[in-house]
Amino acid sequence: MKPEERITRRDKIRNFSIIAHIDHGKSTLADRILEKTSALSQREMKDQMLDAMDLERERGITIKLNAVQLTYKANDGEEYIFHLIDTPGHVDFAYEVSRSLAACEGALLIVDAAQGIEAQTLANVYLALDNDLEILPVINKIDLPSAEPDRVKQEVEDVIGLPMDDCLLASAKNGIGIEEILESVVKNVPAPAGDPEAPLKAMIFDSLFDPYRGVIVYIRVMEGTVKPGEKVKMMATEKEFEVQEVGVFTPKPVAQKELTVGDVGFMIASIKNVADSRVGDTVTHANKPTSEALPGYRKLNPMVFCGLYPVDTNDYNDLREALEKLELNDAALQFEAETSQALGFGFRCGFLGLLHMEIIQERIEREFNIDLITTAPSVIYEVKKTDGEIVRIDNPSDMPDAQSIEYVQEPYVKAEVMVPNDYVGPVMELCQKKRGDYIDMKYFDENRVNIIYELPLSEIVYDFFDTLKSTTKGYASFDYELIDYKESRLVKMDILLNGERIDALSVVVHRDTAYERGKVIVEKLKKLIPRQQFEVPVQASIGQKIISRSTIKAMRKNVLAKCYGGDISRKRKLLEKQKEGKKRMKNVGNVEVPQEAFMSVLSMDESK
Ligand SMILES: Nc1nc2c(ncn2[C@@H]2O[C@H](COP(=O)(O)OP(=O)(O)OP(=O)(O)O)[C@@H](O)[C@H]2O)c(=O)[nH]1
Repeated sequence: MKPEERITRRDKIRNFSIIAHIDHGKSTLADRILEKTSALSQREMKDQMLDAMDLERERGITIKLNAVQLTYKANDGEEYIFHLIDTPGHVDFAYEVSRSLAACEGALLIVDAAQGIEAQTLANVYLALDNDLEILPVINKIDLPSAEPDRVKQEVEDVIGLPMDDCLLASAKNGIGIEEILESVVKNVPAPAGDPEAPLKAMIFDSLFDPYRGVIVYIRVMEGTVKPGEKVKMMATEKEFEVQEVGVFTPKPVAQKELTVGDVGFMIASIKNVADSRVGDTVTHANKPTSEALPGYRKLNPMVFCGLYPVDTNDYNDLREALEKLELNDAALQFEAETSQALGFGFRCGFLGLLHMEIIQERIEREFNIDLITTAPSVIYEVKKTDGEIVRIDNPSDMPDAQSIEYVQEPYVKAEVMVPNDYVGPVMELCQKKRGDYIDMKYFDENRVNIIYELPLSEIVYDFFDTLKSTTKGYASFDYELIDYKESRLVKMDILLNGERIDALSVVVHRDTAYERGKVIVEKLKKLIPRQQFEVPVQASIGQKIISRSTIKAMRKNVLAKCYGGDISRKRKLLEKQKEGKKRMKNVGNVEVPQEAFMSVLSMDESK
């Protein structure tokens, strides 16, 4: 392309995302936009929906980002190039969301006409504002009988401060207001700036490993132009690669001669590992590099750790292979071999958050067919020892003895909970119970409140959101961001079965609640661990001191005794049933411990 052509093209580009609270209609609107702008039939579209992975569709959330190029003939008679960039809708992936927003000039902010602003609406607005995006508010679901567009309009104006005079009203489901949205994108989202002849600056906002082509890097070109055959350099990792192909998704991948300023598309360059194409990094030319990388790059650090062990020890190598395969596609996943006295050989794995952890576990079990025992998730603790050494601990059983600790610090988050007024009491009680520090409370209108707390991450990684949902009958929405490390009076609590310390059951607890926690955990384990042939004492200890104990009584009868020795098929059935029940059991010392026991140490809810 000639330089002038690149500029003409640039001025016709509109790059935007759709941001919304979960279930406010993001995917439905994206589908409607695809219908109005692409040549794809609905059927083709179903096959190539923005959310590609099965798991993603099942869980109804977007995990991998994607970008599609669409052409739209506007009412002014001109043809525009749209790049619609999809963002993952979960707090675990907030950094990826922020980088995909950085690839845009504008965002459609979808707000449900019946529900109004929710926690993720606000979180997403902050991310969009951080990236200086033009925000176009859209009130969706106006077809609902319970829709209150005027009230929601007022709310958006009051709470977010966006002028709502030209606010768009839509029903993504019924296809109402879609053209108005597209016209507004043309009119209000600025065309990209930047010089197509300047040294190359392209931002990586996602990447995907393809077994045939290597890593497919999703980029947004901010300055300059990139073509196949050129040598490029990743500025953070300083790795160099030769570009083999560039192209756009329509959503099918279509090769192009070049990607130039304002373009959003893919680059293939014989990259073997997604870790070499980090989200947020800048791609430049190796021989004519830009002097300054794009702002905002961060190396992703896992926040939550747990041990993954194969139920069947013979699966250890398969588990390693599964993790290696998943790592190819997931720069945020970390793992290293770990040995537990109780569970044998396994891996300590690091994740961005609990959802990320659950997704990986589920994929290992489903796609690789390996039954796992998972230990309770833990955060990273920073421990200053009395000898001056500072250690970072991601496995509670590695926590040094209380005498050798000067202080322990743990990660804290700022959490925002949005609820109807009636639930303020229960929510504050819950936050208090989770060692939260009250920060602020803001009333949106006479019926909705935003409650802000600082909470230890360790208290919310496990069942906080579930408990919040059940205490508020599903009315609460919740979002959080990591703020800092703070000192806490934490100690390690060990669990002993049959007098033997079980390293995989150790937990870090607050000193003030240690006794209470010990009691709950011991009682829960007593319920969860099936009776054995012999009596099993269950104890909780801090250091050498036993703080709680209970006993699992010995089994009275053999299961088969019930069968009166007669019916052999019944006997077999019973044995098989027993075998199935055993699948998630692990022999720890000589006690059989079920999977639930390993997770139970985190919850304070006695019924779980
Ligand atoms: N009545 C009505 N329902 C809608 C409308 N738009 C979306 N929905 C429904 O709302 C639900 C959630 O819509 P999605 O498009 O999946 O929402 P989302 O924001 O993409 O949700 P996540 O992908 O889970 O973040 C679905 O059952 C849709 O059919 C609308 O305009 N009117």
